[in-house]
Amino acid sequence: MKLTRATSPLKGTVSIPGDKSISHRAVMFGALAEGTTEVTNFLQGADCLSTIDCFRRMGIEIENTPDLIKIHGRGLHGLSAPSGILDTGNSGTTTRLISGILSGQSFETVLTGDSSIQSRPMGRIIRPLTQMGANITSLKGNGCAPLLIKGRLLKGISYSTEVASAQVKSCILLAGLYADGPVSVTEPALTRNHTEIMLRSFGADVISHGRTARIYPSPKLHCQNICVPGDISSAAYFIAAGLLVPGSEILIKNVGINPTRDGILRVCQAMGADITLLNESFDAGEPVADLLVKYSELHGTEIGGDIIPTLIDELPVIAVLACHARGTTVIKDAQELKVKESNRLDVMVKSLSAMGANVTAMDDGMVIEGGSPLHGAVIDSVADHRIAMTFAVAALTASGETEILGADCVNISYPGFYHDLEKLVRQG
Ligand SMILES: O=C(O)C1=C[C@@H](OP(=O)(O)O)[C@@H](O)[C@H](O)C1
Ligand SMILES: C=C(OP(=O)(O)O)C(=O)O
Repeated sequence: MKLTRATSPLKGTVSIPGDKSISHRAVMFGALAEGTTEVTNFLQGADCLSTIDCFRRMGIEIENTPDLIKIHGRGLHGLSAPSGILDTGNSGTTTRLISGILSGQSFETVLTGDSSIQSRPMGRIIRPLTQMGANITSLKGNGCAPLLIKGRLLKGISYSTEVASAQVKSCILLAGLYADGPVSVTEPALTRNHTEIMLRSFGADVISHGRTARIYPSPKLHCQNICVPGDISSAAYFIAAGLLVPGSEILIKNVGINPTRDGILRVCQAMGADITLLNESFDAGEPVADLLVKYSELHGTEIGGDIIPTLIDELPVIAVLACHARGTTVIKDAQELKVKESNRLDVMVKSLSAMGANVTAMDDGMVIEGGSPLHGAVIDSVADHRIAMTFAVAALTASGETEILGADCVNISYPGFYHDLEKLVRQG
């Protein structure tokens, strides 16, 4: 994919596809509920399709049409043993959340994914699940997938997670559906709470108190109708493009603004961005709004601490904002970026530097001196969707031509991304 600098302002309206985290959970909880769960604005990205595929292979009938997904749930004990290995593709969320569910089944499963998944840390779920009495092993002994999970009745625990990870929290809470007593998870910083919100709407007994979530054993979950809010992590690319391309004004419709996900809005505001929230409402128990984004002159900021989990997937594109901001931006406490689809810290420092940015790597983040003009370069996406979309935005702000290698990986979370971006560029 080759892109060049935007020569006119970005204008128009874009509707954001469904939230990836919420789409995964809708399929999983729908499969474990009694009755048929109907989902609209489901994200048809490859990661969520991996989740559908895994549950189909465990006997769940799922009708997938462009406008509506119907999940014919079979109850908490209705899954059947898959005939072969479950393939979670490129999806960390599928791998970690499903492991919690599989730990409580009456059958055994082998679970694996692509080469990126096979190098992502699973010790963080193996440890708490083992404490709950689960039998879960990394087949290569390296703490990564493939995982062998022999399901059984689990024990209630109170667990403090080492890393702030919604995937770890959700894995433990889902295993809690199959435990003989309450299960509590306390995190070092509050992470996205979609599992808690949605499980409650399905009838589970889940309470949240600060950084602790607790689930009590539930006899059953009840089917729901879910309208998935747009994904703020996908909206992030248009927020950045609108703020950076001079004269731009874009309306981003239907964006989930759950406070455990809206860190990018808070950081943009701290950088001097002109973003207005319109039409605030609720979908699936989650706050949503339209975002009116206008070109703004930004200044640097410091990003670290409790805000990090609320913008973890947006940090690559926030780094591009920082390149164009006046002054210094410091990103710290972001070591989790090293264990995503790629080592996003390394890749960002290397690729932004290749475009002329003034970036210094730190162990847990980076320091960016804004104001060095960006120029086009050949950027390897390293098959990481967030990297490909981040550099598509950077390309709009750089002189010359930028070529993104492996650009198709955007299909993981946003299949229509280039089309939607081009529409805004053309309307300018
Ligand atoms: O729970 C989820 O849906 C997710 C949690 C985050 O991962 P971690 O929990 O590993 O931080 C995030 O990066 C991922 O895109 C989706
Ligand atoms: C990290 C991500 O997803 P996952 O962990 O589900 O692969 C992401 O979408 O940026």
